[in-house]
Amino acid sequence: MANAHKVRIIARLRPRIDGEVDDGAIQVCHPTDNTAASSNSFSSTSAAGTSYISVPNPRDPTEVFKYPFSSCYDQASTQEEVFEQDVLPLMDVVYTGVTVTIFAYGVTSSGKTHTMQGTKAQPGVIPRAVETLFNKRSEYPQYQTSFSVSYMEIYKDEVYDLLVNRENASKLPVRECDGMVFVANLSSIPIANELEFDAVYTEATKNRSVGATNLNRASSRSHAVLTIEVKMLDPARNTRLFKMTGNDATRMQESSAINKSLSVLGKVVHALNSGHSRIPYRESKLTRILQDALGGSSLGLLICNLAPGVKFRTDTVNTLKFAAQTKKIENKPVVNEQDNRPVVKPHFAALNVQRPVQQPAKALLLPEVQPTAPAPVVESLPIANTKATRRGRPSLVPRPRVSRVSSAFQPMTAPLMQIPEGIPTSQSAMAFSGLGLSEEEINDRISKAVEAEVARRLEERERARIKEEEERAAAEQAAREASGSGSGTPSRKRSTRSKSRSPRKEEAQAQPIPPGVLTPLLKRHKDMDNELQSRLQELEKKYERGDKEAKLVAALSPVSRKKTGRAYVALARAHSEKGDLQVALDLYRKAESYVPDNIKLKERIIEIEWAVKNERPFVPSPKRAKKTKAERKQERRENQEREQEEKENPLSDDQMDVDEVATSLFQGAFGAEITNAVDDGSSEEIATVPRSKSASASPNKRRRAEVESDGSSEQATPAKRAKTKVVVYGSDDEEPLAAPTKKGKRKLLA
Ligand SMILES: Nc1ncnc2c1ncn2[C@@H]1O[C@H](COP(=O)(O)OP(=O)(O)OP(=O)(O)O)[C@@H](O)[C@H]1O
Repeated sequence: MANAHKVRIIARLRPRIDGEVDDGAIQVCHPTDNTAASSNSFSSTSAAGTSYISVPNPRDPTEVFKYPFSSCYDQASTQEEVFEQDVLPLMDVVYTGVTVTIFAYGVTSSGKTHTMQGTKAQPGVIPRAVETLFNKRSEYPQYQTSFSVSYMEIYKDEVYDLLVNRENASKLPVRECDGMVFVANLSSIPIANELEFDAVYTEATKNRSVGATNLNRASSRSHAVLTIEVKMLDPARNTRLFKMTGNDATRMQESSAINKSLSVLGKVVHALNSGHSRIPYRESKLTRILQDALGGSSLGLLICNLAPGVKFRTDTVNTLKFAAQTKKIENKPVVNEQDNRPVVKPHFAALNVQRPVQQPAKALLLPEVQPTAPAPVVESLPIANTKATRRGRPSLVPRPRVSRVSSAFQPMTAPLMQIPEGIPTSQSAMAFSGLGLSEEEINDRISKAVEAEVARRLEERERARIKEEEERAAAEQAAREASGSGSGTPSRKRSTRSKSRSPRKEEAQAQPIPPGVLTPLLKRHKDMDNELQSRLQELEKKYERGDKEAKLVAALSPVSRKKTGRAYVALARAHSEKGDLQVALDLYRKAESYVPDNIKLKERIIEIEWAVKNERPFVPSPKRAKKTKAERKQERRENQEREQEEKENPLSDDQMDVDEVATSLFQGAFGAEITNAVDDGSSEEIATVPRSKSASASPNKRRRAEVESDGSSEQATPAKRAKTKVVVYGSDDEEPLAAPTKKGKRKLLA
């Protein structure tokens, strides 16, 4: 197969069809006849000489052109003769792994379809070739042979897949990889026998004709390329042969000039024959696709179909000229063998090369059969399902035998990681090469990080637990202390008893205890236990409430906390004034959770706690006398100034005094002003008394302002007034205000 082969050119003259005048202008001549022409003789190259086609010169009828060919088939030739004589030998070539390309070339209605496809009664080259290929399979039992088919149409220099519905067919790109040309995304359907092929081919042919009608195409201006791929896997040698046989049913309408593809085909042939360095394959899709068949590594057979009659004389001469040129093309066929033996394939990342941005066409990414894997099995699929099995594949040109992309190179989504030097090149390590670490190092780091995080969380949890325990212990201690010696004593007593039990124990063991002696002790012990139990439960509830409260507090903004605290203070004061000290105490405590930094509030709580504990009445802060109209006016003015100052110098929580609490009490937190919340019949009112200027001003300024504002007041000295601003929680140094005037509003003093 290493020998150079020329494209074998044969010619076939079709018989006259109905309506045609057979004037004998074009004749097939065999030298053995010693006649100029014989329209009824069989074709062939005789021993006496080469058969030729005789065509009278259109310009000079007296002159005759003779075109010799390897085989000349006259009008009486049969399909079988053509196949047996010129196609069948190529089938054996296919089984040696060489690509074979068979062209049919000619003007419209010259008999290309008849020769290649034929009819049911007279099957042409294609069905006969397929049948032969399937039959020959048994002659090569050492191979596991599979077949697949693809079919494309080139129309107006665009490629369409004939194996997909014409409606969905899109233009297919022609691509090149390592010098090999292929049609990307072209479907390929596996076929198991001739019947399956017939079904696929018939359907595809319909597609073509239907498509041509729908798209208003002229079938004579299109080219059809059918490819039958034969894969032969040699399990023993683990090699695979790629063999293809193709049919290029080119159609020429009136002249090659009309059809760009054929025109370029002629140029390609001319360039090849002239030995030009540049062959214009790329000027048309047809020549690109057939690049390998034209001067490539395949074997070629060109069938020139000729129509009889003087009417076709010019076209026939053009066809024959083209054929005569093509004859000179030399192909160097090669066996498309692929070595499937195991190859140590490094991981892609280990190659340390940049992955190409554009992936090779799908067809070139067919995974190779691995040595351990079973050979590919071509299943016999019903035609109805064939569309599901379609996949992209190269065109009839052989697939490249070099630089094949293995399955390891199948599309990857992750970008290539460059491998730093010095890093182990194991496959697993390479996956982490982007970090510059080996897999073990990465795993180690991850483990350490996880461990550290777990340890951190455990530690955090333990701290929280200890804190909780401490708080609980402190609370219990506080509860014991709050409940007086009664509660604290038992444990101490118990402890004492426990300590002093040992000597007694010995005594008890020595002397039996008289009956009834322990009864009161046990009863007392039980009472104490019950009391302790109930207190503990109470404490738990309290802390549960406290916990909820704490969560609520945490959820509020500082402003909201302050407002809520003020609201609780106001309510607490109301209850305090009613004498409901326990409720007031609870409310003050609630207020404290919202404004924990307010010292005055803490003092107030302690005072009330003491009062409750000692069942003593709680004396609320003295009430301020109501102000006169002028005083109120003055106060309003001061209030405005204060607000202005407050805006400029906002108070901290520590600065909040009772006035603030009272002011925000109902307006801020509850959105309403509560008046006479505790209407005890006195002239006092719970009202939104504006905070005095002193409340927000700096100490000196505050005092000065109070002196000024209260200077006319008959109720208190400036100093006293100042104190009233800050002693609202009943601090010990508070001095009572003078009796309220009739319409005076009272400040919210607890
Ligand atoms: N060798 C032959 N024997 C008998 N009839 C033939 C032969 N060759 C062609 N014909 C008939 O001639 C007619 C035209 O042939 P065919 O359709 O194959 O031409 P074609 O080159 O494929 O035309 P087109 O390019 O327009 O598709 C058909 O009716 C076909 O049956």
